[in-house]
Amino acid sequence: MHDRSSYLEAVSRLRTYDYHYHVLDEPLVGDSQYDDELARLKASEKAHPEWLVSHSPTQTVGFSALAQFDKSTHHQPMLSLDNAFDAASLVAWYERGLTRLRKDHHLASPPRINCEPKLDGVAINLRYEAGVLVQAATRGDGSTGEDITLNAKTLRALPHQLQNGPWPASIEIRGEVFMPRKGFDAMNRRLAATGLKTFVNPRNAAAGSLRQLDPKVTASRPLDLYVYGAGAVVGDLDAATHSETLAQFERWGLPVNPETRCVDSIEAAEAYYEYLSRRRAELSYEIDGIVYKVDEHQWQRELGAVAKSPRWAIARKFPAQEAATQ
Ligand SMILES: Cc1c[n+]2nc(N)[nH]c2nc1OC(C)C
Repeated sequence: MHDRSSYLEAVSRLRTYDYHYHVLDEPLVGDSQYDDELARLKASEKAHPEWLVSHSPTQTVGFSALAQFDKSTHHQPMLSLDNAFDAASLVAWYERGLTRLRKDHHLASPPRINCEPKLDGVAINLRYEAGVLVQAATRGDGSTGEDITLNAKTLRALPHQLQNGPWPASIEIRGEVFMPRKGFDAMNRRLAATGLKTFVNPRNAAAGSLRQLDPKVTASRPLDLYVYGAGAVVGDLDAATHSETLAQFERWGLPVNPETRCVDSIEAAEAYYEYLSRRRAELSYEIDGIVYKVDEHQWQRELGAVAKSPRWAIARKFPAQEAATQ
């Protein structure tokens, strides 16, 4: 660098590289070019200490993100799912629910089960008021997430205005943002071709892309969305079952996964598992399982959520004793 102004230009250029790399997660240059330019900057500052400015990248330790997302509190907490890793556990889950319901009801027919692919993406909470998308947030800790409304609005699958009313005055709609395999591979090829860091898997790519501080970067990423349930509803969601709710979502213009099925027995639910595990490799997106839900809202309400168990009490269990003498 032969004069101070070209030194100051280099400082500004490196700070721009830093912002794109650390904040936008969208590097502008490869690591080797960045290292060369930083080395030249250090050499200039050594040769001309009187040029040094405090905002030079050589003077800043680490890199704090310039801005954060606002926080957004869900009007109804976003629950997480218990896992079943084999058929017996799935049947046990269903039997437990049947036993509980049979305590207070004569069940004319067993509760129907809605079966959905569990997408390997990022959960999102959408809030529509008077049919207009007013907020989108990540799951966060289940109660409070990050407000990523501007980023969510770049999702081509997401309507900003619901169609075919009526709809409740306010409704939270939950779904999964994901990156289809083909889009993921193409994006990684582009990043690798410019010597930039690639993503390990579509889930990380979806999370990183949805949580960009610059919505333009999110818009450039091949993200997609399926919705799968409702949170807080103000007004009337006239649907007695989950499958009716999903049909309603589709009528309103929201994307619902076409592999969703409602079945009449736990055996049919198990058959669905076999069916989808065979189809898994053909799907254009990654799934990490199936979500089974009791379909009738009345039974969902009665079964409730175990998360409501008291936080202030705990049972410390003795190891199971050897089965009593038969
Ligand atoms: C956490 C979650 C994830 N998923 N994914 C689907 N398809 N449905 C679904 N439901 C969830 O939670 C509700 C059962 C509350």
